[in-house]
Amino acid sequence: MQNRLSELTQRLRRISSEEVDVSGEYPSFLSDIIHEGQLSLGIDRISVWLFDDINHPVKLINVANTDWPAGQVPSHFQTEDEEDPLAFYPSLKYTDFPIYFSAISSGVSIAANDAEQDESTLEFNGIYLQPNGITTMLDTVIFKNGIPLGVVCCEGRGGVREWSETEVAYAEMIADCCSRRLLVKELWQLQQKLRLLAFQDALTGLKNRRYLMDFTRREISRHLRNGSTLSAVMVDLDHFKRINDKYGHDVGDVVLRQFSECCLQILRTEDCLCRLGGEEFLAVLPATKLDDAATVAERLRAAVEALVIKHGALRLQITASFGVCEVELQQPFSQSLKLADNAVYQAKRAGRNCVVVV
Ligand SMILES: Nc1nc2c(ncn2[C@@H]2O[C@H](COP(=O)(O)OP(=O)(O)OP(=O)(O)O)[C@@H](O)[C@H]2O)c(=O)[nH]1
Repeated sequence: MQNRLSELTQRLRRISSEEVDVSGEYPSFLSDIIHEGQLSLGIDRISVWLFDDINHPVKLINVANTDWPAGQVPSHFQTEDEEDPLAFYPSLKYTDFPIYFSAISSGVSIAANDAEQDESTLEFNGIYLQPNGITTMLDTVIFKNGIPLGVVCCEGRGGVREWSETEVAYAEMIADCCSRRLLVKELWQLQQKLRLLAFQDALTGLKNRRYLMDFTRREISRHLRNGSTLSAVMVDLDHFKRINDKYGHDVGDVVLRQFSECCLQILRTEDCLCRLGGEEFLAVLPATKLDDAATVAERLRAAVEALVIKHGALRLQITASFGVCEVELQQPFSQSLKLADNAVYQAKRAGRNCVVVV
């Protein structure tokens, strides 16, 4: 039996160490582990449940289940809710199953040979066991930093089952493999956040210069391929130094943020507005001819002029100068930046609050 366990454990460890796509929902990236466990234990189903809040659990949410179609989320659980993507997943409330929650929270595995009689699972009688046809359960805790994060439930439907120590040890291994996979998912999510931050201007939330360079590289090659025009609008706030000097840097920051929001409302989602630095911004407009870019710039200018910046009781109005150019697809992008910068310089010389097209 010991040999059999080490063989099965080895298989499970190998499977769970394989690289999987963790960008999707829970069922997809836990699927291989629980299906392997189901097969090895010869059990009817395995489900994975996670606490909604690791420190103050109120609910256990069923995030994966071998009953669901091959690692997919059943369609009636799917939600567009970004705040709570698990809103429609099945869940169990602490208040309905206090004994079971306490048992799981203590971190000890539950081998309920007869689930209807075992003291840790008997409160499932009527509500969970019979509707799901479950008669025997082997539940092992998923840990994170030594704290219970959730539980792997191995559930049998064919009557009472005597769980051996070997099977308990194997089920604990399934929980450990899930724990590791969940950690990989967490690291991936952190990496995504860092990537976003690396391309974002911290003050305004707009894209930064690093993103702009990446974006323009891709857009230039796309526009070269399909022969369309890429345009750029550079914007520089007028007499911004006076605002900082008169009201302070904090108010200057508020101005930069409200100005950015105002511009974003005018631009299309496929346009890229980035903060080059200080009070200087650049909008890159894909598939836009110079005339049309000039119209967009004029629309932006008018919107900025009409914008009333609100900060407490303070009401402020600003203007900006605009330089518009067509991006030279055959030249390095720095050339187009120089062109746009030169146009802004001309707008400043022409009295500010105007658009110059070059
Ligand atoms: N509040 C705030 N101010 C900034 C930030 N970055 C740059 N500035 C300020 O922006 C001002 C830019 O001043 P100038 O380059 O003289 O330009 P300006 O006053 O807008 O004058 P013109 O462009 O000629 O109309 C300086 O006072 C900078 O300190 C920032 O992140 N927050």
